[in-house]
Amino acid sequence: MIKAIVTDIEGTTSSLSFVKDVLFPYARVHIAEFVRDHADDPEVRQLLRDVSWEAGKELDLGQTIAQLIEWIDQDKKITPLKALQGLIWEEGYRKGAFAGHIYEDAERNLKAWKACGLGLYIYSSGSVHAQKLLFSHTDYGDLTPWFSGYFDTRIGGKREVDSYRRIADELRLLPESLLFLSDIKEELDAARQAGFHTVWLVRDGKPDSDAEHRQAQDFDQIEIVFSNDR
Ligand SMILES: CSCCC(=O)C(=O)COP(=O)(O)O
Ligand SMILES: [Mg+2]
Repeated sequence: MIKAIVTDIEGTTSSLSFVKDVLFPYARVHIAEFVRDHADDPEVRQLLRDVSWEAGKELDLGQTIAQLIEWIDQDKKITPLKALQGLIWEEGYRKGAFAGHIYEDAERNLKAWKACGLGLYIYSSGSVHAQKLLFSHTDYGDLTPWFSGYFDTRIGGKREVDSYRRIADELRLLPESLLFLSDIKEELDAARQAGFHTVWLVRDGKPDSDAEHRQAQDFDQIEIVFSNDR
């Protein structure tokens, strides 16, 4: 049945606390300096224009920085913010300020699933650049060779059904041969409406007996029904 797995990061492969207490504060502390230092780099210049566009009004540099900090505080999944965060985290990983957190059960099962021939993909609100940084700087080493592709909010929001349809189209796989893993019910609802199989990671809580999605407290509890023709 299942040919490939698409997984979320925060709360799924990696701890909520790593993202909320390490990555986000690091970006918040460094964003003003980063934006001022790189405002003339073509990539950053375009992202700053995109911030104005998302805000719906022309912003000067100071207003842009204030807007970005407000979005960080509200945990907004706005594409130019996520792209800028990735660029800032790059420096943090390079300096050894932190390593990408991956749960041990996630590392072990992703490795096993890859060895069984399953395709592995990431879908996170963090930019593709940020995703690759996280998986290439883990305590287990560089895990990026296990992944065949990455998706971020450029394909659409994680609570939108069309995003999952687009992912299936890009992978040239039927939705019913794809399994989506996440800790967020609304993301799982959207994936399931697109035809994906779903597993809800409930790492900190008790499984909910009324939930419509299969649930797992860690990756060891995820059962995969393999396709014969992969
Ligand atoms: C790529 S790690 C940072 C994750 C992030 O920025 C974020 O907003 C969490 O999003 P997710 O979709 O992984 O829950
Ligand atoms: Mg998540």
